[in-house]
Amino acid sequence: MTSASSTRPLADVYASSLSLLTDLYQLTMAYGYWKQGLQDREAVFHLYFRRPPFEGGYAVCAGLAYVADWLETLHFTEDDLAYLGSLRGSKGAVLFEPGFLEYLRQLKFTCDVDAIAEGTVVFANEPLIRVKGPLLQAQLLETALLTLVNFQTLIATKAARIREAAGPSDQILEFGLRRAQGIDGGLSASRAAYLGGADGTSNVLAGQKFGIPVRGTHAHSWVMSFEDEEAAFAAYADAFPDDSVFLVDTYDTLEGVRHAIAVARRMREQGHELAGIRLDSGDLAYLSREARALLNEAGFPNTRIVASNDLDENLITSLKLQGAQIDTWGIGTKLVTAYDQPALGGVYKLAALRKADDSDWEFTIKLSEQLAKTSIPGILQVRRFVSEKGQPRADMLYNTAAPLPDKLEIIDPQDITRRRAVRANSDYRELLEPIFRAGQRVCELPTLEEIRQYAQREVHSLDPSIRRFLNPHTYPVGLEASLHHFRTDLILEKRPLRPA
Ligand SMILES: Nc1ncnc2c1ncn2[C@@H]1O[C@H](COP(=O)(O)OP(=O)(O)OP(=O)(O)O)[C@@H](O)[C@H]1O
Ligand SMILES: O=P(O)(O)OC[C@H]1O[C@H](OP(=O)(O)OP(=O)(O)O)[C@H](O)[C@@H]1O
Ligand SMILES: O=C(O)c1cccnc1
Repeated sequence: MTSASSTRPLADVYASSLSLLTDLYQLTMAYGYWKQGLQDREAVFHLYFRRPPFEGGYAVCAGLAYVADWLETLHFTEDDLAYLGSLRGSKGAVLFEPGFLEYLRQLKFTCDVDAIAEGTVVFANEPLIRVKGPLLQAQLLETALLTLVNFQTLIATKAARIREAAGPSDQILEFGLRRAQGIDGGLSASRAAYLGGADGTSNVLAGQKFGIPVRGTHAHSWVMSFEDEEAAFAAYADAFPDDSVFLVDTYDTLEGVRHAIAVARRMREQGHELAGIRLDSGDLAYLSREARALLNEAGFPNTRIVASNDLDENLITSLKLQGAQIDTWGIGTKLVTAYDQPALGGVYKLAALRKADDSDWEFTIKLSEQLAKTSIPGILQVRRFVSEKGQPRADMLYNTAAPLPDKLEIIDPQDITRRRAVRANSDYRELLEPIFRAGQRVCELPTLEEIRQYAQREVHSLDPSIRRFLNPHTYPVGLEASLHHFRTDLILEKRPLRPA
């Protein structure tokens, strides 16, 4: 497996069963449901986040390819079952009885799963994934789905912000593996960074597994391994005459640029062009302007200037304002660790249960002292209304299990005074699409390259006021009015009237 078209990213990387990639409580609840005979009661869960990351106005949805792969390969191997059978509670009693292990051995995934396509811009409270199926199974998925979606969505969003700052024509190279949070923190970050807007990665395993273009320069140690800097550059050019980017700041940056130019002249005599130089310390605005002037004067206007050193979208914005002459951004730590917000707080909440007599749905709600944390009941769909030019205007969450009124009104769940009437005949698209039906994959997922291009179109379709970093405009996401009223009634029903 070597290409970006892989639809088995998890199995390709880890090879074995990942069914135990979960919190213990999913399995203890599963056991409890099984003991109570509740395992097959039909349930609906939604996966969503409550606030876009980085105090931004949007997120770029990512991780679905991993989710689909995880679900498709979900089964308990003999090793998994032996391990579960060995688990003991605090008093030494066996946690899971043999009958339950046998149940897990026979378990076949039979849920319906709908999801928003990777690369789509998404907002708070919107289900990115909806799972409908037997309670035991649907519950069992929670942790894996969250870990797979939260991280990649976070990193794809960070990459989209970095792309926003760098502009459409600069190159963005992801250099994060050395500072990433472990192996998968590096590998899935490289995937998500590319999906969100990076052009390449230094992570060779990510190149092999996902087909991401691999790129790089050289380290200071290369320069330090030679008698002098010019000799080091010449030796590198000898190895890679058409792909040399010299790191010029080991001793003195502008002297380094002069040494690079001297070697570039000799390369040109041999019919080769110096691809670029890299700045990795000092005042990147000043040094890049000086370097550009030196390169241009020497006849190397096409030699690229790469910058690295703790960069992120804010520094890139600042450097551009300072007139920096940088056309390639090498970004590591702050991209792959999502430095300023290291986790997306996506959650997975039960929203509907089939009534005990199997007749109809009973909608469920999790209350909270904070309205923002109170869940949304229903079997939800997200309808995105778009302008004639395809620009998103507002998103409406509605309950597919209830009839939609003719006149649609959207109410902000945080502020019921913020309402919008939907114009008749507005164009829209439904964001949640079928991925599994009765446990079977019913769609082909796009390649990583296709997702990346789609993500760029998605981000660009947003108004700049939503894309900006500082105090972005809040994109309107609301509940369809009858869902809002139903939810309010349910909150009132569940919340006891306290004595004053
Ligand atoms: N013109 C600039 N405006 C704002 N920040 C800058 C500018 N130039 C560089 N920076 C940032 O300032 C921070 C400090 O850079 P500087 O090179 O002084 O220190 P350093 O990281 O300790 O260097 P070294 O890599 O040599 O240890 C880095 O995050 C760098 O990206
Ligand atoms: O700064 P980041 O965005 O994480 O980008 C990756 C960094 O990794 C490399 O150096 P490293 O940090 O290992 O050493 P250095 O600081 O001495 O250059 C490279 O030179 C970059 O500076
Ligand atoms: O190729 C590079 O220049 C590179 C790779 C990883 C980290 N920093 C820089």
